[in-house]
Amino acid sequence: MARQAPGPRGEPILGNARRFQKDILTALQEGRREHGDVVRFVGIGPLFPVFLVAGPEGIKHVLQDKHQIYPKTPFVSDRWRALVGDGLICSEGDFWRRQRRLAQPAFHRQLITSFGQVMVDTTEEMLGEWDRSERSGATVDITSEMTRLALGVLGQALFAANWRADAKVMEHAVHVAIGEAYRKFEKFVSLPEWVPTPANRKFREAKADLDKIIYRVIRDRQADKGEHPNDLLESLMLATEDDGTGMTVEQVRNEVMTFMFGGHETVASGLTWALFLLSRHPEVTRKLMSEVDAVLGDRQPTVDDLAAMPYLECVVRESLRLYPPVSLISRTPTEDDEIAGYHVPKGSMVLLSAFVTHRHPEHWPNPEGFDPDRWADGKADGRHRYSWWPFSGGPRKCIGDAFGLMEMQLVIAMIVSRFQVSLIPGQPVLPRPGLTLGQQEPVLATLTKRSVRADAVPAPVPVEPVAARCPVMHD
Ligand code: HEM
Repeated sequence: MARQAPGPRGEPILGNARRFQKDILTALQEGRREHGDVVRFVGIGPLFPVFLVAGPEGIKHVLQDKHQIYPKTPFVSDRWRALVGDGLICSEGDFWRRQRRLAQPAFHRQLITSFGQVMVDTTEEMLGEWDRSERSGATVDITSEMTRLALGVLGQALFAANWRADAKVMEHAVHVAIGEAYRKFEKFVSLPEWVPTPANRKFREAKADLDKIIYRVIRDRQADKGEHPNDLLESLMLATEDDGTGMTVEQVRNEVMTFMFGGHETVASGLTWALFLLSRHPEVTRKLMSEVDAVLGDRQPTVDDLAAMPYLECVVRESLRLYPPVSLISRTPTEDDEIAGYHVPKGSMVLLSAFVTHRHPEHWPNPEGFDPDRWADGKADGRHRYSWWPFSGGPRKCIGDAFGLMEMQLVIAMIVSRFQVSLIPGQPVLPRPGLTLGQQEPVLATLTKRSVRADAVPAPVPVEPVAARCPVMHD
C-alpha cells in the first residue's frame, strides 16, 4: 500500500501558498532537501496538494513510462491556449499526436541546419549595433538584446523574407502579448479575456495584430503559385498525413504562434543566463575564447564548425543545467498513481522542476558550481538520462531542441569571438520563473571589443543570485 509523501506543513491555514508565491524554486529545493524525491506540499487553493517529483527516476516515470496518465495540468494549458490557440504545447490526445506528426518535418535536421545562416546573419546584425554601443561606452541590456535576437531568428526561420516587412509590428505585438501572458500565468485567477479591462484589451489587440499578419502571409502563400521559401511556415502548410489531409489554416496559425512564443523566450533565457555565467567565470570564458579563436579566427561560424568546438557545447549544456529556461512544468494524473512508493492521487498537480533535478546533489557533484568540464570526454556517459532534461523528455519532449541548442552555440561563439561582456558590478540578478526562467530585472552589461587575445579577460564582478517567485500563484 502506497504511503503519503512527506512534506512541509507551511503556515497555519495557508500552508505553503505564500512560500510558493514568494520564491517557488527555493521552496521546491528546500522541500527536496528536507523530505526527499517525492514531496507533498499542502496549501490553500484548488491547486493543492501539490507534489514535487525531483529525482530522475520519478521524472522518467511521469514523462516517459506513464506519460499516458500524465497529461499537462489544465490550468497551465489554458493559459497557453489563451495565447496560441490549440497549438502543440497545450493540446492533448489524438489531436496532439496528429499535430505533432504534421509538425515534425519542420524540425528535420536538414531544415534546421539550413537555419544556421539565419542565426549567424541575425547575430551579425546585433554585433554591428554592439560595435556602435561599445564605441560610445553605452550599457547594453542583455535580456532585451537576446530576446530581440531570438525573435529575429525565429521570425525569419518561420516566415523567411516576409518577416522583415512585418518585423516592427510583430515584435511589438509579441512583446505586449507575452507581457500579458506572464501576468496571467502569475495569477491563479484572472478575468476572462472578453472582459474589457485595459490589460485584456491590450492582449486582444496584440493577438489581433499578429493574426492579421500571419493569416495574410498564409493566404498569400496559398495564392502564390511561384517558388516558395524553405521555411517553417512552408513546412507546416505542406505537411500531410498518409490519407492526404493536412492542417487547416487555423491550425497552421496556432502552430506558428506556438513556435513564435515557445521558441524565442526559451532561447533568449538560455543565452542571457549563459552570458551571465560566462561573465562571472573568466577562467571558463578564457578557455572558450581559445577554442573559438582556434577554430574560427576572424571568420563567422558555420553549423559544420560546431563539431570542432566541444567546449562550447559543454558550456551550453552546463548553463542549461544551472538555469534551465523551462524551470518548472506540471502534469495532472488521470488516475491514482504511485511514485517511489508514495501515493499520488488522480487530479493532483505534479510539479517537475529541471532547476531542482539539475542541482540534485546525488546526481551532480558540486551541484551549484558552473563547471562545463563535467560534460567533457564521455564524463556524462554514466548519468541518468533524466538527471539533465532542459528539453523535457518522452513523447512531449521539445520539438525545437536541436534548433535551440544550435542557436545557442552559434550565438555564443560569435559573441565571445568578438566581445568581452562584463556585467555592471553590484546588480542583483534574480531568477524569475514564468513562461521561462527570466530575470526579475534586466541584466545590464558593458562591452569591450576583443582583439582575439583570450588571456585578456577581466576579473569577475560580484552579483547576488537569489529568490524566484511562483509562476502560477495568486497575487
Ligand atoms: C533552449 C531552448 C528551448 C528550451 C529549453 C525548450 C524547452 C522545452 C520544454 C521543457 C518543453 C516541454 C514542456 C512541457 O512538457 O510542459 C518544450 C516543448 C516545446 N517546445 Fe521547446 N524549448 C526550447 C526551444 C524551442 C524552440 C526553438 C522551439 C520552436 C521553434 C520550441 C518549440 C516547442 C514546442 C512546440 C513544444 C511542445 C511540444 C509538444 O508538446 O509536442 N522550443 N520546450
